[in-house]
Amino acid sequence: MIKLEKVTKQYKASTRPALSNVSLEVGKGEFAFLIGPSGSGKSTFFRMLLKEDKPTSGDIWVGDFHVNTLRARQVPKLRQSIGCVFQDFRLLQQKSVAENVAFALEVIGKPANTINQIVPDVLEYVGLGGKADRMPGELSGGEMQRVAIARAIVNRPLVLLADEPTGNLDPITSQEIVEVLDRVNRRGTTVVMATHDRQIVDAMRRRVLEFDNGHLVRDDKHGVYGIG
Ligand SMILES: Nc1ncnc2c1ncn2[C@@H]1O[C@H](COP(=O)(O)OP(=O)(O)OP(=O)(O)O)[C@@H](O)[C@H]1O
Repeated sequence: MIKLEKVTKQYKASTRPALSNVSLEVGKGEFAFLIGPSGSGKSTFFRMLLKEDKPTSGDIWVGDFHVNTLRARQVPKLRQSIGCVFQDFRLLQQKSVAENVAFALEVIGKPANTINQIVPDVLEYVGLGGKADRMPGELSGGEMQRVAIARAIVNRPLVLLADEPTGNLDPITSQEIVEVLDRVNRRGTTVVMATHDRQIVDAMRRRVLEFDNGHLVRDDKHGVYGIG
């Protein structure tokens, strides 16, 4: 589903590559944690998958998209097949819970009657049944992240990228959010989650990809966060 072959990203402003000769594959339906210290290349990896930035060398595939040779007019299609969740939720503050999720479908031209059918289902799925009319300011952090996940999956993407989705949440809420991501994964969506949360990685025992200084230094099938 995701494949990198000898990908290097050298930013002009930087002395060392943000990604250095990285080759990896994440299969359809896999759940992988992406770990590594700050600045090790995790966000750069996500940006490459979304074609928000291009590699200096190497090849990238997401599903059937050969990302690095993709034409500009196909980039929206690539991005529609990748759901994204972030540490800071990024909800539209002036829209209700349901409107935030609906908006993701409106921008890709889904008809109103389809939207009205799908949105309540996906809210129920992430545990927000009954909260459709709340505004983001009336939600807890965990609830905001559930809205963000609903918005990211409502279009049934092939891949869900989560960049430190529990970074602003307490341990119990973090665990609940990971359970939602796990459920999304079990439904067939490939999930890659960048995290610094040792507890979660150790509890889940899923694939662990570790970056250090732009290098892929570890790839464990049922990994833990690491020693020390
Ligand atoms: N636009 C840019 N221009 C120059 N250097 C950059 C740019 N973006 C990232 N870098 C550098 O690339 C390296 C990797 O950064 P990246 O943001 O991918 O790390 P990260 O693992 O996501 O870190 P964090 O855990 O803090 O989010 C860092 O040395 C960073 O300074």
